[in-house]
Amino acid sequence: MVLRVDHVCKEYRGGVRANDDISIRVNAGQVYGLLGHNGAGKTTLVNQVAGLIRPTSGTIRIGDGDPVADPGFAHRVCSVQPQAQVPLMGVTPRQAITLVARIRGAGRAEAATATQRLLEALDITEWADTPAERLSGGVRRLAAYCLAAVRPGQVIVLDEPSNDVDPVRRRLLWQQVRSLADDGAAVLLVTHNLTEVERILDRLSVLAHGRVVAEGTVADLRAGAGPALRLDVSLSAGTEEPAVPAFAAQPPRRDRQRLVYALDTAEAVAATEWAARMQAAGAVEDFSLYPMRVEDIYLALEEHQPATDEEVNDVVAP
Ligand SMILES: Nc1ncnc2c1ncn2[C@@H]1O[C@H](COP(=O)(O)OP(=O)(O)OP(=O)(O)O)[C@@H](O)[C@H]1O
Repeated sequence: MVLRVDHVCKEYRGGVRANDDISIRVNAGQVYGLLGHNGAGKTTLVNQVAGLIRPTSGTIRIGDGDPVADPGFAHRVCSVQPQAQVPLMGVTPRQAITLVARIRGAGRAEAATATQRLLEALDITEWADTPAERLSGGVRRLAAYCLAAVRPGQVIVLDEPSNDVDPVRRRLLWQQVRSLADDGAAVLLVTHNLTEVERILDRLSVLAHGRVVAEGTVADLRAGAGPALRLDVSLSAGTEEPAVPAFAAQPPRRDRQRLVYALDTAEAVAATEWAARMQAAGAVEDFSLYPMRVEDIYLALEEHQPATDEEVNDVVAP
């Protein structure tokens, strides 16, 4: 076990309870996802792991070390890509990444090779020697990822590493994140890109209002989330929502003209035929049937959460 977080609470000055009794475990070789709404407490949690802020109560251990009592230890064993853009100034990505590799103990040739390998893997060699002030937001973000990944510690914290990154390079990024864990690191990944990261996660927690509201492998969360399939239907403009069809396990989730029905695998044919008939009649623009995704589980959990911290306080107040 590389990382153990036990009953961690963090209350900021002013009384905001950003983490409320959080316990998680992350092993070497795992990518552990932290999901949750804006303000759920994800960044607060990972910054405590990285020794950047102190918990109000609870314990954190990385191996046998204590990143709270000894932030210097945390800084040595954790590699962090912060949520905010890294203020790279006066250097090129290649210079900055090579320098970090050297500071972390790589020899000159090793640092140069590792830097080149990362730049190529993320397809950003074109900007490797461009002064950082002239980089686009996405390339800057990828360069910041390289700073964390070039000679990583045992624990790697990546706080929304894909913000501003284009879809093709996001795919490359997720492959790299997966290989960091495959090489033996424990990776804590904060992201809102649920569908994209689903395949690379070993376990995940969903946080809401500072608490863990779901935890496990993707398969665990799927098993606890009801019917296995989803039918996504886009209604044609002006079409009323149809009566709930017999194949649907419950009323659909609605997002403007888009309806998402939950259904059991046995209902797949009935659902597809219904949607095709609706499309032929002009009521439906397009539709797709797919296995339940982490995003569906997440949205279902969100629907059952109180909307605000005040409502949480109402719920937990005696
Ligand atoms: N330094 C601070 N002082 C006071 N409150 C803070 C501070 N930092 C964060 N908060 C509050 O703590 C709560 C959790 O914030 P945090 O940044 O950890 O959430 P998050 O899940 O990372 O959100 P996002 O997805 O928007 O980045 C929020 O209510 C936030 O406003």
